[in-house]
Amino acid sequence: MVLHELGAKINEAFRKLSKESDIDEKVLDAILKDICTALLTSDVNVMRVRELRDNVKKSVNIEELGATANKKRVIEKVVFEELCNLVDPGVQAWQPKKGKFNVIMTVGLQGSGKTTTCTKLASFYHRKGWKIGLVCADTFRAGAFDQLKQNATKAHIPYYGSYNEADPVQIAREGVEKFKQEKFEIVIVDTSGRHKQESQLFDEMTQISNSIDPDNVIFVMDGTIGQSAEAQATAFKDAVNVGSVVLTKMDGHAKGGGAISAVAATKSPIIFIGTGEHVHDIEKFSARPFISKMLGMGDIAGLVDAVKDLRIEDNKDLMQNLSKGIFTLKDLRDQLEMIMKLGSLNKIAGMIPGLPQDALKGMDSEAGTKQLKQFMCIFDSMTEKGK
Ligand SMILES: Nc1nc2c(ncn2[C@@H]2O[C@H](COP(=O)(O)OP(=O)(O)OP(=O)(O)O)[C@@H](O)[C@H]2O)c(=O)[nH]1
Repeated sequence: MVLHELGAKINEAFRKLSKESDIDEKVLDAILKDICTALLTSDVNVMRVRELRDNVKKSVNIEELGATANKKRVIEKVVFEELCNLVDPGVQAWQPKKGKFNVIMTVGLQGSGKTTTCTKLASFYHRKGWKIGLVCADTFRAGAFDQLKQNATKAHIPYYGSYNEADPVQIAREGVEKFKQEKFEIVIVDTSGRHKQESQLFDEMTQISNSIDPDNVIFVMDGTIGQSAEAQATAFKDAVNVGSVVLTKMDGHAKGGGAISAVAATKSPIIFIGTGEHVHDIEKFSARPFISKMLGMGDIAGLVDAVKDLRIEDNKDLMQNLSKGIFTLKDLRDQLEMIMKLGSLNKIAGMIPGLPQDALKGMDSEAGTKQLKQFMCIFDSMTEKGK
């Protein structure tokens, strides 16, 4: 799970509180020291950590609380709120609008995960019932169009790109126009990256942005870059009108706290985090459920949302069988396929409240997924042979 180690360390600090018979200023300072050390180890910016510490100290007045108050609960609640503030810039995230043609453009450094994220986002909105298309305006990296084409085909998403046209502005314009004419609801334009923040990249981004006039510019940032996240996010925000952020490669990365907290400081909300290379390895981001999951408190609303996306009711055969009390081997296969669409077992487990952190740590979700895939292959080969 994302930042699992950080969550475990904060929980450990909370556990120490439970062992204290009398919580005084000294105990509070010791707990805060543990929490701040954990945040710094996860690469959270030192200024943000200091702010968090000062805010908790301001909000919790041990002497005023009196002897009868549940001081542990008060401290936990204040720390929880401050952790939420750390990752929440307090800005409403952009949402696509129904009945309108919504244009999204992605920007970011080379290898940050833009192309992968474009398909993940397209697949996410596709599952929610939006008519969505992808445009590859990356003419800088050879093979970029092939990569997008391959990903889009796998995810059943219509795409546009060109092997001949060298001008990314032209391709972006043509792609957006094509999907607009075809009455699509959302189009996502993938742009090229460079290995560092340089004027050529920013010029190209500005030209594309001016040409297609996106409703939302998404900055895709590699979540493993730690403390340098703030400078990078600010540079992109200053160059184009970045509206939101997607952090990639957050799959269990211990240093992810840097990107998460630094991005919030740039006042662009994180809307999704990438948690793997697979198309379904993307999680909607909002501060409270994220912190709640990190601390092992689960995210029931997120779990309900993910199950809703599976559209179980669309599988007419399964629904009919279930209503008659029949459950065939094919029904089992269909159900397992649906479970796999929810993402890794770790991700699902993280949404269940109260699951011990250790249980998540021991879970080999790769092996579990492999076994499910093997079962489906065996089943498919059996049915192909008419057995
Ligand atoms: N583990 C993990 N890997 C990811 C994630 N997102 C992307 N990647 C991997 O990161 C690598 C780079 O991803 P791309 O999507 O090609 O990056 P890009 O930003 O489009 O690259 P350029 O087009 O060269 O700028 C690929 O190997 C992806 O599979 C993620 O959330 N987790």
